[in-house]
Amino acid sequence: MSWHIDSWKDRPHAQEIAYDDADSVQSVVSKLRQLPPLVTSWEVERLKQHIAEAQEGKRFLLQGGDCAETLADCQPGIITNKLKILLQMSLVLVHAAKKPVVRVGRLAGQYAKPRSKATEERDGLSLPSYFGDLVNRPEFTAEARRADPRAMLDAYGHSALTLNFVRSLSAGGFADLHHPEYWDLAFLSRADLPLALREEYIQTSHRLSEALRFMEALGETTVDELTRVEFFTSHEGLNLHYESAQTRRVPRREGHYLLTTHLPWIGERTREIDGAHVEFFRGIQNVVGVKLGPKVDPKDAIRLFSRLNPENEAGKLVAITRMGAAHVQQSLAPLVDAVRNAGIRVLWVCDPMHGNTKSTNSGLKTRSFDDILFEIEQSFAVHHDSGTFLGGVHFELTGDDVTECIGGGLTEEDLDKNYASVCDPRLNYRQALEMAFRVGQWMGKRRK
Ligand SMILES: O=C[C@H](O)[C@H](O)COP(=O)(O)O
Ligand SMILES: C=C(OP(=O)(O)O)C(=O)O
Ligand SMILES: [Mn+2]
Repeated sequence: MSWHIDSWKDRPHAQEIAYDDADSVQSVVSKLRQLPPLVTSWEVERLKQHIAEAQEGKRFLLQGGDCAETLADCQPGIITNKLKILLQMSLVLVHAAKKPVVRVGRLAGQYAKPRSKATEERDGLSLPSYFGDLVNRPEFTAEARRADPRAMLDAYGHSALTLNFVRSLSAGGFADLHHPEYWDLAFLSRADLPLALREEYIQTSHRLSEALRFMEALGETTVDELTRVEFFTSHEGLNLHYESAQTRRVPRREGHYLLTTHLPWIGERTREIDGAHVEFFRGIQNVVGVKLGPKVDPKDAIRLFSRLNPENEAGKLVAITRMGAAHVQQSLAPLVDAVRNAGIRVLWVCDPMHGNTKSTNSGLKTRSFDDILFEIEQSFAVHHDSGTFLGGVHFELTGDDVTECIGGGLTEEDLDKNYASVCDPRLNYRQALEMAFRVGQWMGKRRK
């Protein structure tokens, strides 16, 4: 069946947004079609090339950022901190993996959220759930929860502002972040860290410092290279009105490019083979991510990958598994085996967050640092046993000092101190940096 920019509209649409004003949606979409793209096709192709190399084991992917970005958090300090933690984690992973790391933020557009329930009840009142700032607002009022088409323009604008700042920082303003002596390594003084582990971290950060200083000492051109950092963006392509409005042909290239982001992904809740999202994403040239949870039938995954990438093009697909610490062994192995046997090219990435969400007695969503780490370690092991390899990790994190996940220095009692997420719990700066060190340590051990 032939694909066109609106062919998704004829398909069953999971998580469909209940807009009550079709004319207003149409006028926003028309406006978005005229506005400049947020990213370019050559950046999209460059990322595809990087992902193709990652599929050959030559690069490792680090993807991370908020569960739900908000317009209110479009602030220089918050954005810088997010970039800083991603960059620092990537350096730890470069050191551990001994290969370049592709850095992809969940940012500059991660504004749409699928939800478990379409409505939320409070004190007998039922309102639509909050679906992210691209759709409605988190306050619990009928007005705030109405799906507002104009939110797409606000989100587009804030994505552009974020991206503009990210591009400037990446182009040179980040030089001193390369120096681990400026990192906040306060987690190293935690009493519950075994001494040997602490020493290993300190040594790693010294080695990193030395390596970076050595590269700088090599001369001006390398300094220049070193201060320029390559970042790509990603978000869940949930709102197809928005995504299709920024999808277009570009001169001298084949096909359509989605230009709101470099790497859109299809969520666990919207990956029905005959559904609207798969229909839309099969028609674009970008690298596409697909989330896969513990209930996935390997045969369905193969059908899905073939639909999205019928030519088995290199660099096209990123399979982001999010099984949960309790299920990873049993659910990941058959999936990986089936995809490998079918000869399908994907980059395997572990999202150790979404299968590990729990609620506290007081109703806060949280995740345990140990579960997150365990799922990554198990994923490395499953891939190793299957003769494939884990090519990346995907985190919900922030560069700020929030208290949303337990472990890595925080207990359940700490969660109230600064629980700031509007959706899922994120690793904070220290937890994220420690996670990178732990993952790096695991990589080092496996290599030996
Ligand atoms: O980020 C993922 C989903 O949007 C999120 O986990 C859904 O959360 P909910 O179960 O509170 O709706
Ligand atoms: C919605 C998300 O994940 P999943 O689709 O895996 O549940 C997410 O990444 O925030
Ligand atoms: Mn999430």
